[in-house]
Amino acid sequence: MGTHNHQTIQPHNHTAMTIIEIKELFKTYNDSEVEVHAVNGVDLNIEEGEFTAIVGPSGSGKTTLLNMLGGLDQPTSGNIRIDDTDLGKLKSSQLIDFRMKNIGFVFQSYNLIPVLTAKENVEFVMHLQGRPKKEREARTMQLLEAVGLKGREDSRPSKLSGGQQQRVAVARALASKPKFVLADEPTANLDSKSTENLLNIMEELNKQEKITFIFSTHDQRVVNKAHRVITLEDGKIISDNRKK
Ligand SMILES: Nc1ncnc2c1ncn2[C@@H]1O[C@H](COP(=O)(O)OP(=O)(O)OP(=O)(O)O)[C@@H](O)[C@H]1O
Repeated sequence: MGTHNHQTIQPHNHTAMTIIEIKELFKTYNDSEVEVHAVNGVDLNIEEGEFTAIVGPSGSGKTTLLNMLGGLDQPTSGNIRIDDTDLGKLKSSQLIDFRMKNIGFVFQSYNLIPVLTAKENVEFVMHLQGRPKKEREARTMQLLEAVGLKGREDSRPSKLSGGQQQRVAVARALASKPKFVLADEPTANLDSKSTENLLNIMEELNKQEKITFIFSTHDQRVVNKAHRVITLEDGKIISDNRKK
């Protein structure tokens, strides 16, 4: 005690900006005779550029939390603020628009549109947003290259491996330069080589483009890569550790 450490101001994250603020969040299901408190009083801030894994046993509320964060599901009570926007205050049409502009999604089952090529899948949201063709194409090619799929732009999902499809999904999630990406069990269907590959790509995008990633996962390899690990149990945060 009393060494030079004593009064040192922690440099950690001193320039980081909070982009997500979750306050007293609850989600209760009443479908059956028993009430299920899927998310049971969560307070959480996510800072720009974080690479966070949310872990916990099956049924601990990971997907429910992610879905509320992505505006795919309504909280029973509580508050989610993304930058200056209170999600709960948006009308449904505004929410759709907000989601498209600000949040990228990666799902366990890739969810690509089967009749569209890799390139068309990545371009799709930009198309809906009415972005100019030149801009769409440039961004798409840049992203497909970043995820190691240069040369496969015109392949349909059925011609790609699971790992390649998930890389298209990551490129798609980033297409409209979202504030953050939510990835629900992104490696659940991938072998270890594809998992490693995907994680390296996401880590690189996190570093280079400062993309904030939030994963829900059971996968130890994802946990090992994450810079922050949040553990849920029975809908509550029981630990929250930053590694780097
Ligand atoms: N639509 C629903 N209706 C009723 N209960 C639900 C519904 N969705 C989730 N639950 C319940 O909420 C709790 C949390 O589920 P959730 O899917 O969020 O957990 P999870 O941690 O993502 O689980 P897993 O790791 O298995 O995906 C569980 O008890 C689940 O049964």
